[in-house]
Amino acid sequence: HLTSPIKSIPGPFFAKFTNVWRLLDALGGRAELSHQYLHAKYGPNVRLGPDLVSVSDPELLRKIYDIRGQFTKTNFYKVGDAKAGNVTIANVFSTRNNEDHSKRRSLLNSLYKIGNLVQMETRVDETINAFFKCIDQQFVEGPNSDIACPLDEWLLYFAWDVVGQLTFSKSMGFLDAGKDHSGFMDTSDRALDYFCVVGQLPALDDWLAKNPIEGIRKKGPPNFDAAAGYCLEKYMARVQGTDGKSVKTRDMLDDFLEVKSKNSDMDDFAVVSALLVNILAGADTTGILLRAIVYYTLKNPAVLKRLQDELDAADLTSPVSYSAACKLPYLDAVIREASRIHPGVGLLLERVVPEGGLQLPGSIFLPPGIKVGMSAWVVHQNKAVFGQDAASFNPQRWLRDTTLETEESFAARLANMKRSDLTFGAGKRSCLGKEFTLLETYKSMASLFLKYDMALTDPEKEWKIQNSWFVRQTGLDITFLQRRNR
Ligand code: HEM
Repeated sequence: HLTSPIKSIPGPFFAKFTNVWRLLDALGGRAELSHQYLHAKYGPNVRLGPDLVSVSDPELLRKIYDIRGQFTKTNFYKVGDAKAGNVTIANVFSTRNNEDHSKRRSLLNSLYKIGNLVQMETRVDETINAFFKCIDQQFVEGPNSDIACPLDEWLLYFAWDVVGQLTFSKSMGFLDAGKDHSGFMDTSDRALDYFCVVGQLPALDDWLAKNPIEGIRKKGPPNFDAAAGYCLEKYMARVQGTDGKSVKTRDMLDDFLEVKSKNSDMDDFAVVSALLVNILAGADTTGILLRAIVYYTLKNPAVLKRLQDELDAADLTSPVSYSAACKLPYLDAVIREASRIHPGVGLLLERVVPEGGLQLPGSIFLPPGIKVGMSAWVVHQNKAVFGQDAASFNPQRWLRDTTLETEESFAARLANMKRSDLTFGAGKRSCLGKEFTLLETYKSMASLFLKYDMALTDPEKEWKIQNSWFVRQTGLDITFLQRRNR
């Protein structure tokens, strides 16, 4: 510590000497709160490990997460690699190599653009209808209609089923079953618990998940073998024509196969890996955003009223189309605000400082090789950017205050907030699936609030949060009522 080039940066005492401090912090399950607390105490630069600095100045965001990817991902991400036999296999999310990343991402990029995804919109409609049917039968009309709906679970079933529909033209069957029928959700949670904690000391992963001795590996941490097997099965069935899908409708597996037919870099393995990324990165994250929207809206009756007034005035039918939903300014503000106050990813997005180093405010210099990162949970609390009430849920901040703001001053304030939004990461490694999530979020939330009156069963009760990289919530108990005339 005494000779470290970052010894002047403040932080918890033990963090200066060992990464065990942050491993224990992650293990506690609320690291996002520790990060907020430490930045409030020490200022914009906090040392979280012998060679790791957390920074919070939004001005640094475009520099660290630039479009060329000069700050490469740290070894934290190698825990996200898979191991098959003795080979370690990276994916588009976990790869640390800039060229390898460009190659992988360029094969996939255009498939995740909204223009491609809206062509599959009817699949999302089908899933919304299936979701509402379950809600109606179990929580609105049936003999159990007076029991509370654990909506945290149902929103997750919905999000997983949408991923199945868009990826394979087939729901994953969670809504039908009304439970985690395959254990996928539980495995995904356990694997993320592991990723989040062991990622703080990635060398541990070499002894656990990546141990050369297969016996140890097998007994080791939860892995995605079952989900990978599922994707492989779907892939084989499609290629062999036994999955019963009509050729007329298109899905992302068709897209991946088309890329494969034109590009030798997209081999069988890359197709299965792309399918797996959809399942693992696309369902939990969206479920978390949907929960945050419902929870914060119901906690704030004035927001709920204004949202439903907007929906009622818009002459919509359920399921609401994407093109209609994304034209609703208040819905847009609610979605942005929910993702600002509860970002789905709750740790630093760690990067390695490249050659040339990084100059921080306060004449601090980070030399090449030091790890640096920002957390959305910290950046989104910046009062200079988001306002003095940054700690509260207030969708209005995303709209113009016509009594106080000119068009120009609002445009500047809005652009500044958007520039400082780290919900989906930023730059070259920003989220591949952002538009995938937005398609399903705008549609489902517009449809849900249009169709139902909902209330938190116990309005005083807080939900429970577990930060395992994804910041998942439980305890969203809802009482449902059908809205009149809907
Ligand atoms: C609310 C929903 C979502 C949130 C909040 C979210 C958040 C993020 C964030 C913060 C990153 C950057 C991670 C980093 O820099 O370490 C990221 C990357 C990524 N996300 Fe998402 N994500 C969401 C939905 C999705 C969906 C639906 C998919 C796919 C179907 C997806 C696939 C990916 C992939 C592949 C990457 C890695 C991109 C790269 O390194 O080039 N995400 N996401």
